Amino acid sequence: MTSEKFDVVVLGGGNAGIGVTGPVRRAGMSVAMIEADLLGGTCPNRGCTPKKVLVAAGHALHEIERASIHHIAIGKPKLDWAALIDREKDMIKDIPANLARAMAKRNVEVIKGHGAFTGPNTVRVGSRILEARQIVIATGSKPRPLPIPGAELMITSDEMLSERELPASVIFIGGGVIALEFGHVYARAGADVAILEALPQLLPAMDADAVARLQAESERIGIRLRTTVSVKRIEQANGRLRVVFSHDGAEHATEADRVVNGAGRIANVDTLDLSAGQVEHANGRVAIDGHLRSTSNPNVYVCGDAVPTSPQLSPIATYEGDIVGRNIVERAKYSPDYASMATSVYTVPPLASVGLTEAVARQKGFAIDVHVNDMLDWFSAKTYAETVAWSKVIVDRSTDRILGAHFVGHSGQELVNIFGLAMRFGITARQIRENVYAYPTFSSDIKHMLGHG
Ligand SMILES: Cc1cc2nc3c(=O)[nH]c(=O)nc-3n(C[C@H](O)[C@H](O)[C@H](O)COP(=O)(O)OP(=O)(O)OC[C@H]3O[C@@H](n4cnc5c(N)ncnc54)[C@H](O)[C@@H]3O)c2cc1C
Ligand SMILES: NC(=O)c1ccc[n+]([C@@H]2O[C@H](COP(=O)([O-])OP(=O)(O)OC[C@H]3O[C@@H](n4cnc5c(N)ncnc54)[C@H](O)[C@@H]3O)[C@@H](O)[C@H]2O)c1
Repeated sequence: MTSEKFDVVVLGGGNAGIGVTGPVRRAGMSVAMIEADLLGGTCPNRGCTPKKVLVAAGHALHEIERASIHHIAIGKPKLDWAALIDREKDMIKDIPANLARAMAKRNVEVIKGHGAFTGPNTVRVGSRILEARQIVIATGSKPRPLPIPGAELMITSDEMLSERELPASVIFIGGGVIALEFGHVYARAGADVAILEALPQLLPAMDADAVARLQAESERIGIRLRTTVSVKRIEQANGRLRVVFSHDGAEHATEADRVVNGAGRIANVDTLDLSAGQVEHANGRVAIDGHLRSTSNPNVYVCGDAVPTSPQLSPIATYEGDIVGRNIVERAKYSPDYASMATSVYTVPPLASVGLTEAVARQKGFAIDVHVNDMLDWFSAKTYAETVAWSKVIVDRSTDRILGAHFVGHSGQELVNIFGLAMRFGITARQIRENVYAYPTFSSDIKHMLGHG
């Protein structure tokens, strides 16, 4: 069989894969992108974008809940879940076709199908063999399989974004981002929600004090939370599902209509025949160097959720894709820097975070000033009748640089980007305080969040 030759073949057409195409096409390289499913991948089709449509409805319910504080009389709201899912699907339906047009304009050949290595420089897709000087693995992630009896009874975020009937009750296994985001929407929509987390803290990578605030708010809206649990099995129980788990040395069981896998996502690389590509890997993790390049095959790069060591976030996938593209053009010159990458957990209200947690800053031995503010009594929080308004900003005492910033409520999902910008470009705490902010805005509270230096 004769092979078709390209400079670059990209496996996967999500944020990461698309991110690769910019630099390599600008350099005039020929590019084929193999996509097994919907162009755009997880974020626009099954992740960030459709999820945010549901979160926006949760936000509206939260506003309605507090309407009486503004002296607005309102009846009990009724959410038409099927119509909300239809709205969500309608909002995203054109994205793959729009991206196909964008890729065509960029002269990227998009090939539909599942790609896998057949050699160190070759990939098979359907009956075609593509030979490339560089191959990029941008195949994303998939839910972590749980090795427990009854695991096949769980649904994933894909189903939660598609089922037109709101379940009366849901149990999330894992207390991470997916459980909290969907849990908040479901609880506000009237479902009974329980979250079972294996570790002592929900959202284990986040600042412990911020998580405690979010935990209190989650419990306030009726979510039942258990940490330090060991889930033993899932079984059918009179048309419902029962989750059996141990906690504090005793066995417990809880039942619901749906059980959701919220136990993390793993790199989606197990069907790529990595060995044929001479790509070193172990336990589903591709071994990479600091330039996102395979340690065993210098013609293979990895980016996005398929990278086993970086946060699985959409802007990071795009950023890594761009770095890989530039490394292909300029020969392994660039390395990612994740220090100032902001992220937000879109609960209602959200938890937003950038940089180090206080615990990690202390572990690393920084001399720090920690500015913690419960802002519920501040004018801005009272104006909007916030239910939680909290911030923690960590400043390096020796340089006056921001090391980390964490928020719950108070438009933290927007403020966090200001702190990310400051971290990236070395803007000091004093300079942030000295800036003049539009008033009254949540941003104008930033200078007070930083103390008065
Ligand atoms: C429910 C949910 C909500 C999320 N919300 C957010 C959020 O609010 N903010 C945020 O920053 N991040 C969010 N994320 C994470 C974000 O979606 C991912 O980090 C991002 O989409 C990863 O991009 P990627 O290109 O690496 O992978 P993907 O977007 O998953 O793309 C990989 C592509 O590769 C294709 N593919 C896989 N194997 C093959 C193969 N062998 N051959 C050909 N094609 C293949 C897949 O079909 C897929 O289209 C969310 C994720 C989920 C699941
Ligand atoms: N807003 C966002 O940026 C956003 C939203 C959704 C998803 N995502 C991305 O998608 C990825 C997957 O989300 P997720 O929430 O599934 O993962 P996660 O990594 O956020 O959380 C998984 C949680 O499950 C726990 N866990 C693992 N195994 C368990 C078990 N057997 N029993 C009980 N608990 C267990 C972990 O300790 C962890 O707290 C995340 O890495 C996240 O980056 C991002």
